[in-house]
Amino acid sequence: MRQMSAEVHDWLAGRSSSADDWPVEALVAAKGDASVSVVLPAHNEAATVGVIVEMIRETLMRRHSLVDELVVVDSCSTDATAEVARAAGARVVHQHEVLTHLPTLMGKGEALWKGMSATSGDVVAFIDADLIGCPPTFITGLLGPLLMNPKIAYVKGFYRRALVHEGRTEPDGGGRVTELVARPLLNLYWPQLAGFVQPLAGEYAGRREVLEAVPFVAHYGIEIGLLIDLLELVGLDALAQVDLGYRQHRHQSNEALARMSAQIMLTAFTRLARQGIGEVPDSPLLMQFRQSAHGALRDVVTTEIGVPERPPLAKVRAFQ
Ligand SMILES: O=c1ccn([C@@H]2O[C@H](COP(=O)(O)OP(=O)(O)O[C@H]3O[C@H](CO)[C@@H](O)[C@H](O)[C@H]3O)[C@@H](O)[C@H]2O)c(=O)[nH]1
Ligand SMILES: O=C(O)[C@H](O)COP(=O)(O)O
Repeated sequence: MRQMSAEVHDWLAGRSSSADDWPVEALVAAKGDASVSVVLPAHNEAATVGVIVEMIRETLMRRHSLVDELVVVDSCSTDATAEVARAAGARVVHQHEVLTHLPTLMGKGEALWKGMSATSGDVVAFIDADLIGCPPTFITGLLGPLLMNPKIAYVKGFYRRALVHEGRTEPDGGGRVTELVARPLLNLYWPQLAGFVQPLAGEYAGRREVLEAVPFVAHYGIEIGLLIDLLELVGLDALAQVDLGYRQHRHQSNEALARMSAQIMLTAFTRLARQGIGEVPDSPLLMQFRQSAHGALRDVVTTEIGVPERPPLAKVRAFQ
């Protein structure tokens, strides 16, 4: 049987760690003059964002002085996300109120890019705001390799992830897009990245100078786009992953996940096209079917799948 490549084997051994390997006291001591920003992208996350903000404020800012800046990017929410986040102690910026001279874009990647632009820490950590339970180790784990090893530029979280459906929990059933789309794509075309346990994890951190040097895909292609572009920019040895334990979040419907999958595929195809492999379809449509209220006929839902992207933030700053 063919085994994994020696490069991936060595990377897994040398660049995977556990959050417990990075005690907060050691990180505070290693941090020195560096500053750390945490950015939470949030679209309608009033139910979960407050608890995450309170934990970061209380444990990582007040008690340990590890995090210097905490920003929630309100990504066009229609619920009380902004109010809840502010009441819990975060600075809240609205996605469309940052870099207002640029045309607006929607999506998660856009929220991250705007959040990065609205902060100044030398190290930036991104944490999804829909997490159900976020212990401090989610953040200390991500910061550990960056603060303790100057060779590391970008750290991705991984975890066990459950699928909770109709009251039933499948302990390792989560990450459907990861397993059915992202992992096969990465293994086929970027086998160097095959060692990432959760390539789509929304919890990751990086050095600002590196994050500002790559483009940000506006929508859900952001995670796969960052991995591929950072591999090219800094090489595998500067990437790491940390076991954060267990993660639970709000699940999306299969219909929504299919749109996410199409964005991820298109982001990957854009990268392949840049390497001269294949072509990217122009404004493709995703046609989906919904059971109609009138029996056998199904309602058709069409969505345009676009993956607009922001240029490296450093270029925008230089232009300004
Ligand atoms: O337009 C948007 C959409 C989402 N979000 C926020 O982004 C985070 C993750 O979004 P979510 O819809 O919960 O994504 P998941 O279904 O959890 O998707 C997984 O896979 C995505 C694609 O790689 C990643 O972006 C996610 O972080 C990862 O958890 C949450 O805080 C959202 O509120 C925004 O800020 N703006
Ligand atoms: O990361 C993923 O694969 C998608 O967000 C879907 O996750 P879920 O299957 O846990 O909802």
